[in-house]
Amino acid sequence: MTIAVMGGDGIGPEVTAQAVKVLRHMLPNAELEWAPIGLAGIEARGKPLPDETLALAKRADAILLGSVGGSVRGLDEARLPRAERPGTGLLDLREALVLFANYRPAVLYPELIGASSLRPEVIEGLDLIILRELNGDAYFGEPRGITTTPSNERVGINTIRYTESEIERIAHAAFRCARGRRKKLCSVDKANVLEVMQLWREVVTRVGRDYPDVELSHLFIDAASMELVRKPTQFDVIVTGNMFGDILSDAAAMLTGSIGMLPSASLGHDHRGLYEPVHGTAPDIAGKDIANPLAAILSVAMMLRHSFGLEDRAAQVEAAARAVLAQGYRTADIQQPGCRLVGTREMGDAVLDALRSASSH
Ligand SMILES: NC(=O)C1=CN([C@@H]2O[C@H](COP(=O)(O)OP(=O)(O)OC[C@H]3O[C@@H](n4cnc5c(N)ncnc54)[C@H](O)[C@@H]3O)[C@@H](O)[C@H]2O)C=CC1
Ligand SMILES: CC(C)CC(=O)C(=O)O
Ligand SMILES: [Mg+2]
Repeated sequence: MTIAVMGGDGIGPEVTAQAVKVLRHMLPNAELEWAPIGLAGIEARGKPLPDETLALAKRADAILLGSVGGSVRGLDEARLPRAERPGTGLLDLREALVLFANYRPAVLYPELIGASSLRPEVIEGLDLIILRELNGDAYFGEPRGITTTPSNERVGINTIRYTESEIERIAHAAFRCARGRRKKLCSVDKANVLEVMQLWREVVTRVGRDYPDVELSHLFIDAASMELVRKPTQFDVIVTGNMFGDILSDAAAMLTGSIGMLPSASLGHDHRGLYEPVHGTAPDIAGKDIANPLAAILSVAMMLRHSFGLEDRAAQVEAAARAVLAQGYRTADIQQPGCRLVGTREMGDAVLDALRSASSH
């Protein structure tokens, strides 16, 4: 099997290197192939998703990705045209491989209960998945761009767009996901204001008739944000659009202690998925060996589970992550009094040691 490794930018390569150690341990016969994406793609090949990188992604059995982003030749990415932005490499990859379902589990490891931004009694037992639609919404909808009105005023446009079939496929994925868990699905939209979200709610409700064993509820995005921090343990699976999912999952990350704890899996119609931490390139801490690699390592667990059907090995990686937390290892983002502060590499080594000692028992 071939696994594409795309470290990307900032802390991406740092955390990916730790995930690769774990991957090699769990799948010693896998062939790993590296390719640049994002700013690294621009610097190596002149564009954020080089042709060779896309070709590798298409023939690989799975992709492990770090994160992409950063200023390009000193220019702020937020001011560059879409085609020149590092992040476009990732958007294009998700689109080209039709990876429409982005699973973002937010699980509170009991050892980190004191690292969460919320009180222990509010987050105890937290175990939810945000299922973010990944191929539509304002991130892809046309028309888009910055143009000039007839009265010579500049206008910025993006279009929130979802077809019925796009909503149907993510809804089916969400119901199936909930069916394998606690059978509760909350669909998050803004149907009280946006027509596209009226369609979203209607289609999700209709698809729900095929899953009578799953309890379906609906929340508007503003209220959902409130509920996520008021009583997060009420949620099992949350399904939502691309932009709301992007935002809600960063908020959910803080419930678990740090965004450095949140892995993700992006899947399409087959098992060939893209696995990446939810966080970005963290320029404020890049190059210092202090980023938390657990989100990247836990993304390897998701790869073992979803692309290769290796549930046991996935659980071993998750248990190893839990073991190092129980042993008191902490990167700076989850540091707590009395714990042992470690860097990125040391945390990766600790997980590897935990895996080795578990397999020798
Ligand atoms: N999937 C991706 O590749 C993503 C890329 N980005 C890009 O990343 C760049 C920075 O974006 P931000 O909004 O600052 O988001 P970010 O997720 O990179 O960082 C937000 C905060 O979380 C911290 N953080 C992130 N990951 C961490 C880790 N593993 N360990 C410890 N602390 C961690 C950072 O230090 C920062 O304080 C931008 O270029 C953005 O476009 C942002 C989000 C996702
Ligand atoms: C390129 C962005 C959409 C990345 C991001 O924020 C994410 O995937 O969470
Ligand atoms: Mg995001």
